[in-house]
Amino acid sequence: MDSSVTSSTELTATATPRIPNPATPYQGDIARYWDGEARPVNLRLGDVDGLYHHHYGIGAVDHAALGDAQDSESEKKLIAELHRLESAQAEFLLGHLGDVGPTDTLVDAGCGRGGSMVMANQRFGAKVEGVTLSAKQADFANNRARELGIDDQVRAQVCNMLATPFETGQAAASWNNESTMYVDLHDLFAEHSRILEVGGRYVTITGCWNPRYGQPSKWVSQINAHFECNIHSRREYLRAMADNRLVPQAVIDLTPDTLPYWELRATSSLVTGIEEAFINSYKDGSFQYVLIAADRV
Ligand SMILES: C[S@@+](CC[C@H](N)C(=O)[O-])C[C@H]1O[C@@H](n2cnc3c(N)ncnc32)[C@H](O)[C@@H]1O
Ligand SMILES: CC(C)=CCC/C(C)=C/COP(=O)(O)OP(=O)(O)O
Ligand SMILES: [Mg+2]
Repeated sequence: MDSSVTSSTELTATATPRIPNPATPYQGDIARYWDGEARPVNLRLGDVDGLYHHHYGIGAVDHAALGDAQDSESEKKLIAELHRLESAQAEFLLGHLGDVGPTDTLVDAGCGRGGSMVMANQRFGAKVEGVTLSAKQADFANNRARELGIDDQVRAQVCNMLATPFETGQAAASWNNESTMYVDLHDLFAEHSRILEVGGRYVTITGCWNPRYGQPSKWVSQINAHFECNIHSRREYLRAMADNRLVPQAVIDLTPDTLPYWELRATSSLVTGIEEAFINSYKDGSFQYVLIAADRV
């Protein structure tokens, strides 16, 4: 037997399974990506109040909160303001989940470090189940829940959102916050439709390419390459929902509301290099930031 083959097999068999059975090689890549992610723009914003987000912000910039003076406090104020806008985005999503009560179960598909899950629990008192491909993110979210004393109500699991362990009809509401661009939308909405009770609510906030532009622009392609994702068109969302018993109740174009966040972020020391692609694609109309809320019928 070729010894190089033997040693490579042994290594695989004995290594700690950081990515338990990814459904596809792509999902293995995405799990590794998020296991290794530690960008200051995410950690330093999360440190402001312990809510760690991996999504972007909406709403007007509070220039009074930023202050005029360029001093040692300026960067701190800028970080707090960017974080406030990201939390405002999550509140806006949660505000479209409908009538949720403490006896309900909610599902966060692609939960990241769990900031939206904590906010949902604080807002509704409901049980919140999250799934992510990344073991590091799930550990992080579960540690935060433990620190907050809500680990009996908020839990993250390492799991593929296209094949979750949840029971049919178990969820009163479910959402994707900037996590739909990693999966096939028909497969995704089939799974949400399965786990949602009839009359339940599904909400996503996402970036999508605009069919009116024609095809994905070079900026959209740049965002895909930057995050190893695959941004869908607005048309694909509506079609895949219709095919899976999800009837849109609201489609809100948040593009004008997210631009101030990006323009502020572009002035910060925490820039990552992707700011120009978001700003240019939002401005040339090729890319849109949208909320879609749908009823499971
Ligand atoms: C941009 S982050 C968003 C995190 C979170 N929703 C938030 O708003 O902070 C994308 C997330 O999607 C997750 N994800 C991507 N593909 C997934 C899949 N097939 N199953 C579960 N999670 C997935 C990643 O692990 C990551 O947590
Ligand atoms: C709207 C689109 C297309 C989103 C792509 C998904 C994504 C990576 C979101 C933000 O994550 P992050 O908070 O980790 O990114 P960043 O480090 O840029 O803040
Ligand atoms: Mg971020």
